[in-house]
Amino acid sequence: MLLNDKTVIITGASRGIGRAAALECARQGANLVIGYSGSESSQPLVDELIGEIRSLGRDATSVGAPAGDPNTGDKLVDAAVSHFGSVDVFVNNAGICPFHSFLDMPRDTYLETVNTNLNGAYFAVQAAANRMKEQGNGGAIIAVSSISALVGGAMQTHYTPTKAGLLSLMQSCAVALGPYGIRCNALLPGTIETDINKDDLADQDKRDYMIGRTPLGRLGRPEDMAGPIAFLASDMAAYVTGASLLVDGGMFVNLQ
Ligand SMILES: NC(=O)C1=CN([C@@H]2O[C@H](COP(=O)(O)OP(=O)(O)OC[C@H]3O[C@@H](n4cnc5c(N)ncnc54)[C@H](OP(=O)(O)O)[C@@H]3O)[C@@H](O)[C@H]2O)C=CC1
Ligand SMILES: C[C@H](O)[C@@H]1OC(=O)[C@H](O)[C@@H]1O
Repeated sequence: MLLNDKTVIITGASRGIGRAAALECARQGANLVIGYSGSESSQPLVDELIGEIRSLGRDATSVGAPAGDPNTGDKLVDAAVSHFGSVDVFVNNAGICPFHSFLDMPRDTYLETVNTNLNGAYFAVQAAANRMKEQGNGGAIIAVSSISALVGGAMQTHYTPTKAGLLSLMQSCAVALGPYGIRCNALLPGTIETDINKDDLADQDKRDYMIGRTPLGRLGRPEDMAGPIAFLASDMAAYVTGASLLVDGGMFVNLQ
């Protein structure tokens, strides 16, 4: 097992990529702190996930708090320490992408996206890193960035800068935290079918276009991200830091 007895915090783990990553980390021997927004509608999903993790022989607890709140990182770290005694891995995954055109982008939509995806991540990464430094055993931090850190989208002008920001944050943190043995890497998913793009991909033409751009011939599944996240979290990646791992079925390199 890659993560035996490690404590892994994953934000945005009630659904989608975060949930699949949480289950894989549990299969690999980790105990989990499940971050989510705190919304009532997600509570049953979180309870069910904790049940699944326990049935795998591992333990989990949850923290429902807005990712954009600068105090949320401290709450996640406190939960990890009080339940499991340490923080070994922090996966910053929570994110939103409310598709909208640029010229009439509502200020609130822009600000909420940047706060949720990037500003909160900064303080959460800082909280996890301080705890890891205090423990003195190193650690692994992974930010779920995106292929969208590298390319644009007309309906994602508020979103793509947050993903480029997360990639850059991991690069700078790799430099800042390397001396403490804390590795920092970015995962760049392609298009993965989850709730975040349910409406967008309901448009059959858009869906066919995205599949057509993907050499492997299908959209990604949350489970496709779980192995790469567990790998970056584990000692298999002991010399990997400041890296970005693009997991997109080949979409990015498919120019013509
Ligand atoms: N799907 C894709 O194609 C891609 C996704 N990504 C990135 O992957 C990450 C996960 O996305 P994905 O799994 O697709 O999306 P989902 O919509 O399936 O899951 C989003 C998760 O983030 C949580 N979340 C949303 N808003 C907040 C908030 N304000 N505070 C705390 N938690 C919040 C949700 O919790 P709750 O249930 O409480 O709302 C949920 O757990 C995102 O950062 C996204 O940008 C990157 C590239 C491609
Ligand atoms: C939400 C989108 O479908 C998804 O988000 C990303 O980061 C990818 O680039 C996809 O566009």
